[in-house]
Amino acid sequence: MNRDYYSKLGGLPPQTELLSSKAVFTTAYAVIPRSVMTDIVTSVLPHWTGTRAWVLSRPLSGFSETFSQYVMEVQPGGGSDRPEPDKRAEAVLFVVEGDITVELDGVSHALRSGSFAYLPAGSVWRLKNDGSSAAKFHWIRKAFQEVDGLEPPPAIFTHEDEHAISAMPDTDGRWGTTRFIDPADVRYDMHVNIVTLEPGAVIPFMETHVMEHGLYVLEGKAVYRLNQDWVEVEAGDFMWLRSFCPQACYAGGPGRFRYLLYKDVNRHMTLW
Ligand SMILES: NC(=O)N[C@H](N)C(=O)O
Repeated sequence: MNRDYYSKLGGLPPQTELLSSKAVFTTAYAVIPRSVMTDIVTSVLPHWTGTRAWVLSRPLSGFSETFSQYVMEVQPGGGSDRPEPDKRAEAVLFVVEGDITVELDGVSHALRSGSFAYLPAGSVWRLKNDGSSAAKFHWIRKAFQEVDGLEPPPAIFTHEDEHAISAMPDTDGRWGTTRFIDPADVRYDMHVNIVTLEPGAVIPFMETHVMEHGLYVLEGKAVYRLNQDWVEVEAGDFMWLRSFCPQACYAGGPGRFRYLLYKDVNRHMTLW
């Protein structure tokens, strides 16, 4: 195996080099930097064609983690007629590159970079890349927690351009959140938002809460506080935060720092 072979696979370093990497896995959080999302760590999934996936998070311990998150890369002509094998799984899709078509209950929806889709558990959907270049999207899956007396939540198809950024209180708009799902709508048990910090803005206290997070950096760079550590992150990096992992950050500039944020919401805690 020579260097060209590895560079085709996505750039494993030659044996004469030792890469220092910021990948971290702890009991409270994990950091998967974009530099380690190479071709050799992809998965292929049943009933998907022309597609590979980077699995960024999954339930590990069997009781406390709520979600899995994949980056899906679909080549032109690729996709799936049977994307989701688990009827309990609801999904959020968020497109970061290229165009895809999602068909839900016989209706086609064109999604482009910045498009968001919420697909209720048990829905019948298909996905195709009809374009001429590869498409990339996040696929965040969670087992929906039904509530007696509540209607199941409807599907949502929207785009980030259709939502204003809501400023967090007392921040002069320097820290804001784009919400695709109304936080007061308790039918939904997961949110995927975009958090935006202007250059130099901060999350000024150690947020510590039961909601778990998947956090994918869309733009810019920052120093993120995770439990007792400060970690430098930039566009393309992923962080997984377990429930109660203390968190804060400084946005480094020169541009905005933006990330896609998963959180589980609006449900009682299971009592053992
Ligand atoms: N780390 C974060 O951005 N957390 C959010 N403020 C949140 O939990 O909504």
